[in-house]
Amino acid sequence: MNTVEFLNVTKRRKDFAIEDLNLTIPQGYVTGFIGPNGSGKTTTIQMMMNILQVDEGDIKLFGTSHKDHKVKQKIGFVYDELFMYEDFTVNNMKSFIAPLYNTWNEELFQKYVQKFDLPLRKKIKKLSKGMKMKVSLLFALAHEPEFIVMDEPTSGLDPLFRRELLDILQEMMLKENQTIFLSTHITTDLDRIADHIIFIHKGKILFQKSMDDVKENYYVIKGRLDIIDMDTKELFIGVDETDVGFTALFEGDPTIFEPFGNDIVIEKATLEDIMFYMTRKENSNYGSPITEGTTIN
Ligand SMILES: Nc1ncnc2c1ncn2[C@@H]1O[C@H](COP(=O)(O)OP(=O)(O)OP(=O)(O)O)[C@@H](O)[C@H]1O
Repeated sequence: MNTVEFLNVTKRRKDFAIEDLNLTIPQGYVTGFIGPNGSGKTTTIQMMMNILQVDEGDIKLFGTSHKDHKVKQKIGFVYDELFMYEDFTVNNMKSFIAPLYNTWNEELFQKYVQKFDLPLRKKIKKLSKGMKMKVSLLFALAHEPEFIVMDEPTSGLDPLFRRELLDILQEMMLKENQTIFLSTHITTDLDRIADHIIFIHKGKILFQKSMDDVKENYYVIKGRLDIIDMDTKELFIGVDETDVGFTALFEGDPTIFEPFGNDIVIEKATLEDIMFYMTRKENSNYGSPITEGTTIN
Protein backbone atom coordinates (compact mmCIF):
# COMPACT_ATOMS: atom_id res chain seq x y z
CA MET A 1 0.00 0.00 0.00
CA ASN A 2 1.30 3.44 -0.90
CA THR A 3 0.58 6.57 1.11
CA VAL A 4 1.46 8.79 -1.86
CA GLU A 5 1.44 8.29 -5.61
CA PHE A 6 2.52 10.82 -8.21
CA LEU A 7 1.18 9.88 -11.62
CA ASN A 8 2.82 11.57 -14.59
CA VAL A 9 3.04 14.91 -12.82
CA THR A 10 4.32 17.90 -14.74
CA LYS A 11 5.08 21.37 -13.41
CA ARG A 12 6.78 23.98 -15.54
CA ARG A 13 8.43 27.08 -14.15
CA LYS A 14 10.38 29.78 -15.94
CA ASP A 15 13.80 28.11 -15.81
CA PHE A 16 12.88 24.76 -14.37
CA ALA A 17 10.53 21.89 -15.09
CA ILE A 18 9.40 18.68 -13.50
CA GLU A 19 8.14 16.54 -16.37
CA ASP A 20 6.17 13.34 -16.13
CA LEU A 21 7.17 12.62 -12.55
CA ASN A 22 6.16 9.26 -11.10
CA LEU A 23 6.94 8.39 -7.54
CA THR A 24 5.50 6.34 -4.71
CA ILE A 25 5.89 6.68 -0.96
CA PRO A 26 5.23 3.31 0.69
CA GLN A 27 3.15 3.17 3.86
CA GLY A 28 4.86 2.31 7.12
CA TYR A 29 8.40 3.30 6.17
CA VAL A 30 10.82 6.23 6.28
CA THR A 31 11.48 7.50 2.77
CA GLY A 32 14.33 9.94 2.22
CA PHE A 33 14.11 12.41 -0.64
CA ILE A 34 17.55 13.48 -1.80
CA GLY A 35 18.95 15.67 -4.53
CA PRO A 36 21.26 18.66 -4.89
CA ASN A 37 20.15 22.30 -4.47
CA GLY A 38 17.47 23.28 -6.94
CA SER A 39 16.68 19.73 -8.05
CA GLY A 40 12.96 20.06 -7.29
CA LYS A 41 12.49 18.63 -3.80
CA THR A 42 10.53 21.56 -2.37
CA THR A 43 8.51 21.93 -5.58
CA THR A 44 7.55 18.23 -5.37
CA ILE A 45 6.58 18.51 -1.70
CA GLN A 46 4.56 21.68 -2.31
CA MET A 47 2.64 19.94 -5.09
CA MET A 48 1.99 16.99 -2.81
CA MET A 49 0.66 19.35 -0.10
CA ASN A 50 -1.45 21.17 -2.71
CA ILE A 51 0.32 24.46 -1.97
CA LEU A 52 1.40 24.48 -5.61
CA GLN A 53 -0.88 23.49 -8.49
CA VAL A 54 0.28 20.75 -10.86
CA ASP A 55 0.12 21.56 -14.58
CA GLU A 56 -0.58 17.97 -15.62
CA GLY A 57 -0.95 14.57 -13.96
CA ASP A 58 -2.41 13.43 -10.70
CA ILE A 59 -1.36 13.03 -7.07
CA LYS A 60 -3.02 10.55 -4.73
CA LEU A 61 -2.74 10.68 -0.94
CA PHE A 62 -4.11 7.69 0.96
CA GLY A 63 -5.70 6.57 -2.31
CA THR A 64 -7.72 9.78 -2.78
CA SER A 65 -7.05 13.12 -4.42
CA HIS A 66 -4.41 15.24 -2.68
CA LYS A 67 -6.91 18.10 -2.89
CA ASP A 68 -9.33 16.35 -0.53
CA HIS A 69 -9.41 18.37 2.73
CA LYS A 70 -9.98 15.23 4.80
CA VAL A 71 -6.54 13.83 3.98
CA LYS A 72 -4.89 16.91 5.53
CA GLN A 73 -6.06 15.66 8.94
CA LYS A 74 -3.75 12.69 8.57
CA ILE A 75 -0.65 14.68 7.62
CA GLY A 76 1.89 16.46 9.78
CA PHE A 77 3.83 18.90 7.62
CA VAL A 78 7.15 20.27 8.86
CA TYR A 79 8.94 23.03 6.97
CA ASP A 80 11.47 25.63 7.96
CA GLU A 81 9.43 28.79 7.45
CA LEU A 82 6.53 29.67 9.70
CA PHE A 83 6.13 32.94 7.83
CA MET A 84 2.35 33.10 8.20
CA TYR A 85 2.56 33.15 11.96
CA GLU A 86 5.50 35.47 12.65
CA ASP A 87 3.54 37.68 15.07
CA PHE A 88 1.95 34.79 16.92
CA THR A 89 3.28 33.08 20.02
CA VAL A 90 3.24 29.30 20.32
CA ASN A 91 0.19 29.62 22.55
CA ASN A 92 -1.63 31.83 19.96
CA MET A 93 -0.82 29.29 17.29
CA LYS A 94 -2.19 26.46 19.37
CA SER A 95 -5.57 28.15 19.84
CA PHE A 96 -5.73 28.58 16.08
CA ILE A 97 -4.37 25.19 14.97
CA ALA A 98 -5.56 22.68 17.60
CA PRO A 99 -9.30 23.00 16.76
CA LEU A 100 -8.54 22.12 13.12
CA TYR A 101 -7.61 18.56 14.08
CA ASN A 102 -9.94 15.87 15.42
CA THR A 103 -6.91 13.99 16.66
CA TRP A 104 -5.24 16.85 18.60
CA ASN A 105 -3.38 15.40 21.60
CA GLU A 106 -2.84 18.11 24.25
CA GLU A 107 -0.83 15.81 26.49
CA LEU A 108 1.56 15.05 23.63
CA PHE A 109 1.76 18.78 22.78
CA GLN A 110 2.82 19.60 26.35
CA LYS A 111 5.28 16.71 26.35
CA TYR A 112 7.04 18.05 23.24
CA VAL A 113 6.98 21.67 24.52
CA GLN A 114 8.99 20.41 27.51
CA LYS A 115 11.20 18.14 25.44
CA PHE A 116 12.03 20.83 22.87
CA ASP A 117 12.39 23.48 25.60
CA LEU A 118 10.14 25.96 23.77
CA PRO A 119 8.89 29.31 25.16
CA LEU A 120 5.09 29.47 24.87
CA ARG A 121 4.73 33.26 25.07
CA LYS A 122 7.51 34.52 22.80
CA LYS A 123 6.64 35.76 19.31
CA ILE A 124 7.67 33.36 16.56
CA LYS A 125 9.70 36.10 14.82
CA LYS A 126 11.91 36.32 17.90
CA LEU A 127 12.81 32.64 17.78
CA SER A 128 15.97 31.26 16.16
CA LYS A 129 15.77 29.21 12.95
CA GLY A 130 16.25 25.98 14.86
CA MET A 131 13.55 26.92 17.38
CA LYS A 132 11.12 27.71 14.55
CA MET A 133 11.81 24.28 13.15
CA LYS A 134 11.05 22.80 16.55
CA VAL A 135 7.76 24.74 16.68
CA SER A 136 6.86 23.43 13.24
CA LEU A 137 7.68 19.92 14.39
CA LEU A 138 5.72 20.40 17.63
CA PHE A 139 2.52 21.25 15.75
CA ALA A 140 3.04 18.51 13.20
CA LEU A 141 3.46 15.82 15.86
CA ALA A 142 0.77 16.99 18.31
CA HIS A 143 -2.13 15.86 16.15
CA GLU A 144 -0.71 12.35 15.80
CA PRO A 145 -0.50 12.25 12.02
CA GLU A 146 -0.31 8.99 10.08
CA PHE A 147 2.00 10.62 7.58
CA ILE A 148 4.78 13.08 8.43
CA VAL A 149 6.22 15.20 5.62
CA MET A 150 9.37 17.17 6.32
CA ASP A 151 11.14 19.56 3.99
CA GLU A 152 14.76 19.89 5.12
CA PRO A 153 13.89 19.36 8.78
CA THR A 154 17.46 19.16 10.04
CA SER A 155 18.99 22.04 8.08
CA GLY A 156 18.69 24.70 10.81
CA LEU A 157 19.34 22.42 13.71
CA ASP A 158 22.46 21.92 15.80
CA PRO A 159 23.94 18.38 15.78
CA LEU A 160 22.51 17.56 19.21
CA PHE A 161 18.93 18.37 18.28
CA ARG A 162 19.36 16.74 14.87
CA ARG A 163 20.22 13.53 16.65
CA GLU A 164 17.30 14.01 19.03
CA LEU A 165 14.95 14.56 16.07
CA LEU A 166 16.14 11.38 14.38
CA ASP A 167 15.63 9.49 17.66
CA ILE A 168 12.08 10.88 17.92
CA LEU A 169 11.37 9.76 14.36
CA GLN A 170 12.78 6.32 15.04
CA GLU A 171 10.61 6.08 18.16
CA MET A 172 7.57 7.06 16.12
CA MET A 173 8.30 4.40 13.55
CA LEU A 174 7.60 1.81 16.22
CA LYS A 175 4.02 3.08 16.05
CA GLU A 176 1.89 1.15 13.63
CA ASN A 177 1.14 2.68 10.22
CA GLN A 178 3.49 5.64 10.60
CA THR A 179 4.89 6.88 7.31
CA ILE A 180 7.63 9.49 7.12
CA PHE A 181 8.90 11.39 4.09
CA LEU A 182 11.80 13.76 4.51
CA SER A 183 13.81 15.79 2.06
CA THR A 184 17.38 16.58 2.94
CA HIS A 185 20.84 17.05 1.59
CA ILE A 186 22.32 15.90 4.89
CA THR A 187 22.43 12.36 3.58
CA THR A 188 24.17 10.96 6.67
CA ASP A 189 20.88 11.46 8.54
CA LEU A 190 19.26 9.08 6.08
CA ASP A 191 21.98 6.45 6.43
CA ARG A 192 20.63 6.10 9.99
CA ILE A 193 16.88 6.09 9.56
CA ALA A 194 15.69 5.70 5.95
CA ASP A 195 14.13 2.50 4.57
CA HIS A 196 13.72 3.89 1.04
CA ILE A 197 15.45 6.57 -0.98
CA ILE A 198 14.06 8.68 -3.80
CA PHE A 199 16.73 10.60 -5.66
CA ILE A 200 15.77 13.61 -7.78
CA HIS A 201 18.04 15.61 -10.06
CA LYS A 202 17.04 18.43 -12.41
CA GLY A 203 13.35 17.61 -11.92
CA LYS A 204 13.79 13.93 -12.83
CA ILE A 205 13.79 10.90 -10.57
CA LEU A 206 17.17 9.20 -10.95
CA PHE A 207 16.10 6.29 -8.78
CA GLN A 208 13.78 5.06 -6.07
CA LYS A 209 15.19 2.11 -4.19
CA SER A 210 15.12 0.45 -0.82
CA MET A 211 18.02 1.37 1.45
CA ASP A 212 19.03 -2.31 1.49
CA ASP A 213 19.26 -2.23 -2.28
CA VAL A 214 21.37 0.93 -2.14
CA LYS A 215 23.68 -0.56 0.48
CA GLU A 216 24.13 -3.83 -1.39
CA ASN A 217 24.62 -2.49 -4.90
CA TYR A 218 26.75 0.66 -4.84
CA TYR A 219 30.50 0.63 -4.26
CA VAL A 220 33.36 3.08 -4.42
CA ILE A 221 36.30 1.55 -6.25
CA LYS A 222 39.82 2.96 -5.85
CA GLY A 223 43.06 2.05 -7.57
CA ARG A 224 46.08 3.11 -9.60
CA LEU A 225 45.48 4.83 -12.90
CA ASP A 226 47.35 2.25 -14.95
CA ILE A 227 44.83 -0.48 -14.17
CA ILE A 228 41.86 1.23 -15.82
CA ASP A 229 41.30 1.48 -19.53
CA MET A 230 38.30 2.60 -21.58
CA ASP A 231 36.58 -0.78 -21.11
CA THR A 232 36.89 -0.66 -17.33
CA LYS A 233 35.69 2.95 -17.31
CA GLU A 234 32.48 1.88 -19.01
CA LEU A 235 31.67 -0.16 -15.92
CA PHE A 236 31.52 2.92 -13.74
CA ILE A 237 28.86 5.54 -13.18
CA GLY A 238 31.48 8.20 -12.62
CA VAL A 239 35.25 8.24 -12.38
CA ASP A 240 37.49 10.76 -10.61
CA GLU A 241 41.09 10.71 -11.80
CA THR A 242 44.14 12.33 -10.24
CA ASP A 243 47.88 11.92 -10.92
CA VAL A 244 48.06 9.09 -8.45
CA GLY A 245 44.94 7.10 -9.09
CA PHE A 246 41.22 6.88 -9.65
CA THR A 247 38.10 6.72 -7.51
CA ALA A 248 34.86 5.60 -9.11
CA LEU A 249 31.27 4.69 -8.35
CA PHE A 250 30.16 1.22 -9.36
CA GLU A 251 26.68 -0.32 -9.32
CA GLY A 252 26.42 -4.09 -9.29
CA ASP A 253 28.26 -7.15 -8.01
CA PRO A 254 31.81 -6.06 -7.00
CA THR A 255 33.20 -9.61 -7.30
CA ILE A 256 33.91 -8.84 -10.96
CA PHE A 257 36.91 -6.87 -9.66
CA GLU A 258 38.41 -9.91 -7.93
CA PRO A 259 41.00 -10.48 -10.71
CA PHE A 260 42.58 -7.15 -9.73
CA GLY A 261 43.37 -8.55 -6.27
CA ASN A 262 44.96 -6.05 -3.92
CA ASP A 263 45.47 -3.53 -6.71
CA ILE A 264 42.09 -2.05 -6.03
CA VAL A 265 40.13 -1.15 -2.92
CA ILE A 266 36.39 -1.73 -2.77
CA GLU A 267 34.28 0.19 -0.25
CA LYS A 268 30.54 0.44 0.22
CA ALA A 269 29.28 3.73 -1.19
CA THR A 270 27.46 6.18 1.05
CA LEU A 271 24.45 8.16 -0.17
CA GLU A 272 26.77 11.14 -0.40
CA ASP A 273 29.11 9.22 -2.73
CA ILE A 274 26.16 8.19 -4.90
CA MET A 275 24.79 11.72 -5.06
CA PHE A 276 28.24 13.13 -5.85
CA TYR A 277 29.04 10.81 -8.75
CA MET A 278 25.57 10.71 -10.26
CA THR A 279 25.08 14.46 -10.38
CA ARG A 280 28.48 15.48 -11.69
CA LYS A 281 28.27 17.56 -14.84
CA GLU A 282 29.71 14.90 -17.11
CA ASN A 283 27.02 12.56 -15.83
CA SER A 284 24.19 14.98 -16.44
CA ASN A 285 22.47 12.52 -18.74
CA TYR A 286 22.89 9.62 -16.36
CA GLY A 287 19.67 7.76 -15.60
CA SER A 288 16.31 8.37 -17.13
CA PRO A 289 13.03 9.39 -15.59
CA ILE A 290 11.24 6.48 -14.01
CA THR A 291 8.21 5.57 -16.02
CA GLU A 292 4.72 4.78 -14.87
CA GLY A 293 4.37 1.47 -13.12
CA THR A 294 7.90 1.50 -11.69
CA THR A 295 7.80 0.50 -8.05
CA ILE A 296 10.30 0.64 -5.27
CA ASN A 297 12.19 -2.60 -5.14
N1 LIG B 1 8.37 30.47 -6.91
C1 LIG B 1 9.18 30.05 -7.88
N2 LIG B 1 9.08 30.55 -9.13
C2 LIG B 1 9.87 30.12 -10.13
N3 LIG B 1 10.85 29.20 -9.97
C3 LIG B 1 11.02 28.68 -8.75
C4 LIG B 1 10.19 29.08 -7.63
N4 LIG B 1 10.59 28.37 -6.55
C5 LIG B 1 11.60 27.57 -6.97
N5 LIG B 1 11.86 27.75 -8.26
C6 LIG B 1 12.89 27.08 -9.07
O1 LIG B 1 12.57 25.70 -9.15
C7 LIG B 1 13.78 24.92 -9.08
C8 LIG B 1 13.63 23.86 -8.03
O2 LIG B 1 13.58 24.46 -6.76
P1 LIG B 1 13.24 23.64 -5.44
O3 LIG B 1 13.14 24.64 -4.33
O4 LIG B 1 12.08 22.76 -5.69
O5 LIG B 1 14.55 22.75 -5.27
P2 LIG B 1 15.10 21.98 -4.01
O6 LIG B 1 15.55 20.65 -4.51
O7 LIG B 1 14.10 22.00 -2.91
O8 LIG B 1 16.35 22.86 -3.64
P3 LIG B 1 17.07 23.14 -2.22
O9 LIG B 1 17.72 21.86 -1.84
O10 LIG B 1 18.06 24.19 -2.59
O11 LIG B 1 16.03 23.60 -1.25
C9 LIG B 1 14.92 25.89 -8.87
O12 LIG B 1 15.54 26.10 -10.10
C10 LIG B 1 14.25 27.16 -8.40
O13 LIG B 1 14.97 28.27 -8.83
